[in-house]
Amino acid sequence: MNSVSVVAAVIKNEEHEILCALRSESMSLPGFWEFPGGKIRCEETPQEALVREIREELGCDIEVGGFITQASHEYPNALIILSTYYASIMKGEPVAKEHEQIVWMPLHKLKSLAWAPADIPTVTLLTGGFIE
Ligand SMILES: Nc1nc2c([nH]c(=O)n2[C@H]2C[C@H](O)[C@@H](COP(=O)(O)OP(=O)(O)OP(=O)(O)O)O2)c(=O)[nH]1
Repeated sequence: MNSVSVVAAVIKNEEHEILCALRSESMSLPGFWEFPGGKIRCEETPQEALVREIREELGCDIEVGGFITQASHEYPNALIILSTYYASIMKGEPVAKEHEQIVWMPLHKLKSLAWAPADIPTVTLLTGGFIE
């Protein structure tokens, strides 16, 4: 099985809400929520990939902060290795260019969404109070 390295951003606003993105019918895993991001190209660092993906998907510029966690999940067609990082918006307002919708969610409501399986460890860490 091929393994794919993916990077995703936990973007917080001033109200401490987190930006959550719903995968659309034209994407794999439609109907699942994720942290925005995408596949890391071979010439990129995870941080560079994240800046590029967020520009493409949300049309805004971010600054990448600290690493949160890495989790692997075996989907039917690939092993996804997902690394998550904190990020803040430096320029622009996020707009759903590829996703079905994006929402700002308070931490205590994150668990009410149907997350892509690889995202569950990040959601657990964020909502367990281990990292703020
Ligand atoms: N971006 C992102 N992908 C995730 C997350 N969790 C998770 O399982 N995935 C999976 C879904 C996809 O199988 C894969 C990422 O693919 P993608 O379609 O978002 O990446 P991409 O934009 O670079 O892909 P492509 O369409 O250009 O090939 O990782 C997540 O939180 N964020």
